[in-house]
Amino acid sequence: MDTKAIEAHVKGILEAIGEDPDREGLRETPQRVAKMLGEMLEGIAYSNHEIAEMFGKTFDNDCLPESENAVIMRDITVFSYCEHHLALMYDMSVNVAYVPRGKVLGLSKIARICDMAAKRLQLQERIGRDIAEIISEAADTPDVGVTISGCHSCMTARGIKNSNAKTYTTTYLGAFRDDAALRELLR
Ligand SMILES: Nc1nc2c(ncn2[C@@H]2O[C@H](COP(=O)(O)OP(=O)(O)OP(=O)(O)O)[C@@H](O)[C@H]2O)c(=O)[nH]1
Ligand SMILES: [Zn+2]
Repeated sequence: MDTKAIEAHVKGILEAIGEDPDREGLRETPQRVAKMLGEMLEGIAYSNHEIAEMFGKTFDNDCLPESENAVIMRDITVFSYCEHHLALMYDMSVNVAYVPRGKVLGLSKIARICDMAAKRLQLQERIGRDIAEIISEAADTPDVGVTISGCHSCMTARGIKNSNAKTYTTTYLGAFRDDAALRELLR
């Protein structure tokens, strides 16, 4: 990310909205925003493949017989940013399930993968697809399901201003596509 360019553009936006970028409260705002964007959009710097490699810590699966068990993590909280308005997606909760083959993923890595995939300019649907793809590669299994619920501030705080609307999306890969019992794990 080009921090200096972000700072210059933020200063320009402050001027364009009629603010004085040199007043005391705003003087350091361009630097703060550049730092904040670096943190909130960190995932743009990495491909799904790179995230799978970064968080691909696995252990031999000598406990779960192949195709008979699943690992489920529920209520993983993330924030994201809609690519249409650069508006915050908030109150987001991700559920992930996968059927391990030869290995199981380190548990914290599941939450790290969700966090990093969300830290991009996104669509909620694409966050689900990205998480499913990364988990599939990192755990080396074709069977992954992801469900996400989230509020979009571009719908709640502006525009239609529907403050209660929550969006639910599902992404099913492999056996999750036609196995109702597996999909039930994500309800
Ligand atoms: N499918 C999908 N749409 C999204 C997401 N986030 C925002 N959007 C939608 O993107 C659309 C952009 O529509 P536009 O008509 O180009 O923008 P707009 O004039 O600001 O639209 P309004 O929000 O209806 O005022 C809106 O319907 C948003 O609700 C998302 O994660 N997934
Ligand atoms: Zn939006």
